[in-house]
Amino acid sequence: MSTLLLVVGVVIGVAYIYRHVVVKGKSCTSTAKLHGRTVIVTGSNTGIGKTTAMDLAKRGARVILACRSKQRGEAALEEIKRESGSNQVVFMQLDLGSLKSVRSFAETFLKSEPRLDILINNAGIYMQGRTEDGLGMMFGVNHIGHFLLTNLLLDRLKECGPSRVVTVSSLTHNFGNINFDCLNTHKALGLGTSSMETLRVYSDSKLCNVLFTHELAKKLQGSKVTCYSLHPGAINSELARNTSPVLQILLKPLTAYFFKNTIQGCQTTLHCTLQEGIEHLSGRYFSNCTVRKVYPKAKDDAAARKLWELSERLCGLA
Ligand SMILES: NC(=O)c1ccc[n+]([C@@H]2O[C@H](COP(=O)([O-])OP(=O)(O)OC[C@H]3O[C@@H](n4cnc5c(N)ncnc54)[C@H](O)[C@@H]3O)[C@@H](O)[C@H]2O)c1
Repeated sequence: MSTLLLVVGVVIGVAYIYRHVVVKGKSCTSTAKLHGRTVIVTGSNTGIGKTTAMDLAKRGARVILACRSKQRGEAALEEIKRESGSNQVVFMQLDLGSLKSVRSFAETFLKSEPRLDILINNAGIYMQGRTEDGLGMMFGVNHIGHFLLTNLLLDRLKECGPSRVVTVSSLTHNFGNINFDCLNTHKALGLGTSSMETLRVYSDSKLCNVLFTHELAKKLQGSKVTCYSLHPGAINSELARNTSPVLQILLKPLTAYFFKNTIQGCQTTLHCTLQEGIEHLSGRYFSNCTVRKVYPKAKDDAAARKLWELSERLCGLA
């Protein structure tokens, strides 16, 4: 009995320390104010995108909420305006799964907003299916949509430098691979695809985020624009909303206790967005507000260049 109590005590102690030390992680320490600066945050109606937008609005930035759903985007707009006390928050519709929508968003933005200081490519999806352009959903939304968006806005970012592009990737990029032979079709997963295959394709798309940032940094050399990719941590968000409902119910108590909340989860994004003195780290990958080493496949120059060229062709930019 006493051994059992000891084991239970140790387990509770370890869980407590894990939650309050490891899960909490580091916080962004920048006190930067952003009055007169304009920021776009994609996917900012929920999750860490919304808390990122909230933080930046409180710092005085003009924040563009680039969201797919008008209804949810406008609800987030009202909440952020109310809580931040800022009237410099704007909703603009953007569906990253549609190249037409990305072009239309960029056109509206460039016509109506004179500045762009920070672009945060935050939106992400963990779901099977195809985009309206016939690409695999995760590849299309997580990588291609952001690739086109960034390229369409790059001149404005350059005009407003020093400016930044921050792309939210994931630790899972370590499990990813880029298969150039069937990037286009193979990644469009249908119903009934195994959980492992879905995770693998999500990881591929997150490796694309890291390689995109690697190549972008090279293209931006000599400009005043820098770029960073990052892992935000494991977050108790809505990302897994399209996975099995049973699994979601079973995992809910664990994710609620052991995963970061969205305020903790947006700290590395804020660090990459705001921290002064990291400009020399352009193109690098961050986690827990710290620059990290990546495996060779995530900084492979040839693969990054090839992915860039393929992405240009898929977006009609080439
Ligand atoms: N949740 C985690 O544990 C975790 C871990 C590592 C990385 N990430 C990454 O963090 C980012 C934010 O995810 P989150 O955890 O806040 O999840 P979330 O699902 O709460 O937020 C994702 C946002 O992306 C938006 N989005 C999805 N498809 C879109 C589309 N086609 N067009 C425009 N917006 C679209 C959603 O509407 C939502 O606002 C994602 O890139 C995700 O891959 C999350």
